[in-house]
Amino acid sequence: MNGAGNAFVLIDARGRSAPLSLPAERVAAIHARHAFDQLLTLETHPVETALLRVWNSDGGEVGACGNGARAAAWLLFEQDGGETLSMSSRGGRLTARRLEDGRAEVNLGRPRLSWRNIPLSRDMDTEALDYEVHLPGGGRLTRPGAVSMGNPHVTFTVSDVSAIPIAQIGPMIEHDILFPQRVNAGFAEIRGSDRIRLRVWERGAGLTQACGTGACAAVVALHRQGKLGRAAEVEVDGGRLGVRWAEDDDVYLTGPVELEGEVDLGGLLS
Ligand SMILES: N[C@@H](CCC[C@H](N)C(=O)O)C(=O)O
Repeated sequence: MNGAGNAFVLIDARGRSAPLSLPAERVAAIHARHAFDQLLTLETHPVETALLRVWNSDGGEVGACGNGARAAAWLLFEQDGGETLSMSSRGGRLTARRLEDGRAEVNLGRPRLSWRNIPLSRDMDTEALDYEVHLPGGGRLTRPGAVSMGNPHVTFTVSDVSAIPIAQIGPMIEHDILFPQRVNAGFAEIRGSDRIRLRVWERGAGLTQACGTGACAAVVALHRQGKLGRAAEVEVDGGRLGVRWAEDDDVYLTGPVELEGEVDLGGLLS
C-alpha cells in the first residue's frame, strides 16, 4: 500500500492465533523481498478494532505513523465496513472515520510539546529550538519547532524547499545529540496561511514521498510560531495531505491511499 507515496507493506494478522514476532532481521528479510518505508501490522485487540504496530525500514519499531494509520484504517473500512473505528498503537489510541469520498480521516490525538515529551536531551523552548544547522553550500537553518505526534519531529521553515540538500543534512539532524531517540526532520515552505510544501527526512527510513505525522507536526509547529492557521493543505512529493489541529487540541489527518497489490511473504512469518 501507499499513502500519498509513503510506501508500506501491511500484514493483516488479525485472527492469527500466535502473536507476530518481528525482530529486526525478519523486518530486513521482508524489506529485501519487497522494499517499504514502513512495515505495518494489524493484530486482534481485546477492546479496539485492531492493534496497529509500525517498523521503519531500518528494523526499529516506532510509536506512530500517520500515513500508516490512514492506510490501515482505509483497509479496515474496505474489508469490514462501518463509519468509525479505533486502533491501539504504541503512540496512543487512534480513532478514524470514513469520509464521504471514501477516504479515512485519522485522529492522531494531542501533540506533545514539552521538551521531555519530544524528547530532547535538555530543557529548551520547543516552540523555536535554540538549534541551528549549517548548510554545505553556506547559509544556515535555525529555530525549528519541535513536536511529538507519538514520534519526535522538528520542522524548519525554509524559503525554497527544493534548494535544501536534505539527503546530506537529514542524517546529521536525525542523529544529533539533542535528540536522544533520534528525530524526524521536516523542511517546510509556507505558500499561504493554509498551504505548505513539505519534505521530511524520516528517522529510520530516510527521505520519503510523504510523512503523515511530519505533516501534522509541521502544521502544529508553524501555527505555534504564528506562520500558519490551524488547518492546512500539505503538499508532499507524493500528493496532498489535509491536516487540522482542532480546537479540542486533537490533530486530524487525511489524504490518499492506494492498495497496490499483494506480496508473497511465504516462509518469513512462521
Ligand atoms: N511515515 C510516517 C512516520 C513513520 C515513523 C517515523 N519514521 C519515525 O521513526 O518516527 C508517517 O506517515 O507518519
